[in-house]
Amino acid sequence: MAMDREWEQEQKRVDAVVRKIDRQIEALRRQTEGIKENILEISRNFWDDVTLNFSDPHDTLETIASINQQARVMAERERSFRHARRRLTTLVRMKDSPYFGRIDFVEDGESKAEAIYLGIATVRDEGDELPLVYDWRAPIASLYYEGSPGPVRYKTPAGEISGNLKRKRQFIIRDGRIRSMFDTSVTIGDELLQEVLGRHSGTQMKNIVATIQKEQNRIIRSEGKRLLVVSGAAGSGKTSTALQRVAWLLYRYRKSLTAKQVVLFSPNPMFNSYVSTVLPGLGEENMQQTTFQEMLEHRLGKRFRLEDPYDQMEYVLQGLKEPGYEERLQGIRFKTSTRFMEVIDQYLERLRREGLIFRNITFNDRVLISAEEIERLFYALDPSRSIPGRLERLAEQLLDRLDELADEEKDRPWVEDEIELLDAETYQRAYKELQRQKGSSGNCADDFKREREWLASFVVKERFRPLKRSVRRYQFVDIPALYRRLFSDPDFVPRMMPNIRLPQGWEAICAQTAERLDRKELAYEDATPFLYLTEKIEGFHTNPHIRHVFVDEAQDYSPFQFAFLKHLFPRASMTVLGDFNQAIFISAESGFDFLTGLFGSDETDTFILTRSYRSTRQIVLFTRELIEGGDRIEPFDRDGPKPTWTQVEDREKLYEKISGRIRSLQAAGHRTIAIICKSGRESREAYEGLKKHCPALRLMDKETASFEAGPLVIPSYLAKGLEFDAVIVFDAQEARYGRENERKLFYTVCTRAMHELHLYCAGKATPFLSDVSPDLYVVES
Ligand SMILES: Nc1ncnc2c1ncn2[C@@H]1O[C@H](COP(=O)(O)OP(=O)(O)OP(=O)(O)O)[C@@H](O)[C@H]1O
Repeated sequence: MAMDREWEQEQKRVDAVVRKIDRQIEALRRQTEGIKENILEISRNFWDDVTLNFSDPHDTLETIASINQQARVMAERERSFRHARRRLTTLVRMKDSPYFGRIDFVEDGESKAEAIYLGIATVRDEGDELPLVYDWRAPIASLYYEGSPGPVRYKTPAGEISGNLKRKRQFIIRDGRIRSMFDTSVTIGDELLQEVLGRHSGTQMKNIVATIQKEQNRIIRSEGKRLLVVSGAAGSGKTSTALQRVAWLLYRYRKSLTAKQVVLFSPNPMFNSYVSTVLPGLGEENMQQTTFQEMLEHRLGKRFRLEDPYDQMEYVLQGLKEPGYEERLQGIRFKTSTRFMEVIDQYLERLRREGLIFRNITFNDRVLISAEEIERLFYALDPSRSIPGRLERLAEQLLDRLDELADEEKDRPWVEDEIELLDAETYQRAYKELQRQKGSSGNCADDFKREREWLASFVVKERFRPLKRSVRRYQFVDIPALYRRLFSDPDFVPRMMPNIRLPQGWEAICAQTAERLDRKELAYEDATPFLYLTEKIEGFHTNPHIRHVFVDEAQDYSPFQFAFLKHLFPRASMTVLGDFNQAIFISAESGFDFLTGLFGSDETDTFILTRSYRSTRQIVLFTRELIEGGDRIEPFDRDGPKPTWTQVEDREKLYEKISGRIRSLQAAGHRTIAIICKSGRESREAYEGLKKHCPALRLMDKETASFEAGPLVIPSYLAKGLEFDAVIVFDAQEARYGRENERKLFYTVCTRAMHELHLYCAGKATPFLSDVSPDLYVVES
């Protein structure tokens, strides 16, 4: 009875808040309309409001200043428009569900408890001191996520506040009606989590603000250290936590941090699109999103055919029988380690004194400045200066030298030939220029000679332009040859570093690498070291603008890549999230310990998440037996059917069985159904075989930018970080998932399932299945 009355009162409050939100929406709509009109008006009258006057330098400067001023006004208006529109979207969302939690808190020294309601953003009523709804990121909201009724304290930027927590209440409000309401004591109620996790998955990730768990909250609000390392089980909410943390940082540092200063490195473009709606859904602008590969491509340009990580992965998965396979794997391990970074650093140290390789600067098949001459000039410069510093100076000298050479070039016969070929417009320009000079000097002697001179310098200047551009870009330094030298002679590295521990098969690794470089190909494992060498020689193109870097699926990054990211973003803090049980790329490391070396232990905080939220208890119990130490993973208590295992005799039967399963999964209401294959090649085969039974099927490959609901075939490495209502493992046979390094891949694949997991096999079963107790899955025929 008492609860009924409370429910009624709470509903009344919801109604009142919704009415106020409604009024604010109306006001904001009018305001955005006004701003929009204003922007249109400014753009219509843009050129009327500036006076264009370029008659003398002073007027030109004034004109530019006035254009800039107008552009600034416009940019400012557009900013407020975007801001108002974001707020409007948030309010519309809050009208439907204004808040999800309430805490009653008596601050020490006060006598009355304050009821604090929490939602995705703050809502204030004019004149009232306390907000009607507090933003979930406000310091006091920590009590909701972490506190238990009784004495509590929470941190604010101004210091700690203590008091007594009287109550913690959760709501599910939809369409402005309270659907459920319950008081919780310690954790954020399992009821709500059950409800949220039991839903069918979508094609976009959802925010978790209403149900953030205590251990996740600590990560989200962690402050003070340069590096935060989160290692967590599959489905423990690492990505979710990372995204809520971005939102929290943007709130906490709203005066100094913008979304453009935060970058998230994701495993692939599809994952980028999967997570891209979380922040806008919380009323924040999205952070920058990229992949490591995108960054490499941007920086390395078109110098090489760059292998991408998926092709490397395909090779690792499929190339077993190819000659040199083991050596390539050894090479990958070595080149991705910081040991190899030390080799390059040592090499750079040597290059400061000797050995930089230069290219001739040639013109019309003639050497204008020889590589030897350039080398002599370089090493004649002050040796205490850095390589990039000396190169900058050298480039200036070379440009001056080219100017001199251009002057000498004017009398060569080719210049005469090219003058003959010039178009009428150029002759006209030469004529005008001479007229102008005549006007100022009054001297008209020997017009013909002067015109010829003007045209000759014009021709030479034009032809020297690309040459000068290449000098400005330091193309006279032969970086590919410098990198190649590390592998040209297998004794080169050990001679330089006698104590170095080289991988087995070093000679073969050297031969493979040199050969590949000669084909103008850069293997994925060579790309970061090559870029590092380039940047160290040419000067590091750092990005000091970025203040926070997030790296998700961090187990797939090498120590070398992390060290590179640190160089690239010198002013950024980092949040790194990963799970070594899902490490699907070849790496020298088996844990995140090496990361401590990045900023030192004083600047590093480590968190571990062991509770898995994505999958049903039955799926977690099954998957955790596939890996060592899996018993530390705690399933969230949500029930579903046990995973199934179906053995079939051949491929045809496999297609038939799987398509039958797809149909029954669809009939059960599952929206996202993934048939996960090991490689891209296998995915294409599976797609071809299944398509005739299941026309709605879609094939995902590395070019696919996003996915839609429905059944889809996807290779294991693209399914990283994603989740599906149901997962069908295409062919779990020993030939695919048999070697130890395939165990983690198999685990990753199986842990993508939220509600149902079905494994099929058309051959000898994967040995990993024998690690799982038979009572944890059902064998079907
Ligand atoms: N506190 C929470 N409340 C509600 N849902 C949650 C919570 N934490 C995690 N989840 C859900 O669990 C699922 C897994 O989360 P997420 O993808 O962030 O995990 P992950 O650790 O990054 O997984 P993986 O490493 O396997 O890719 C998602 O559906 C997410 O919404």
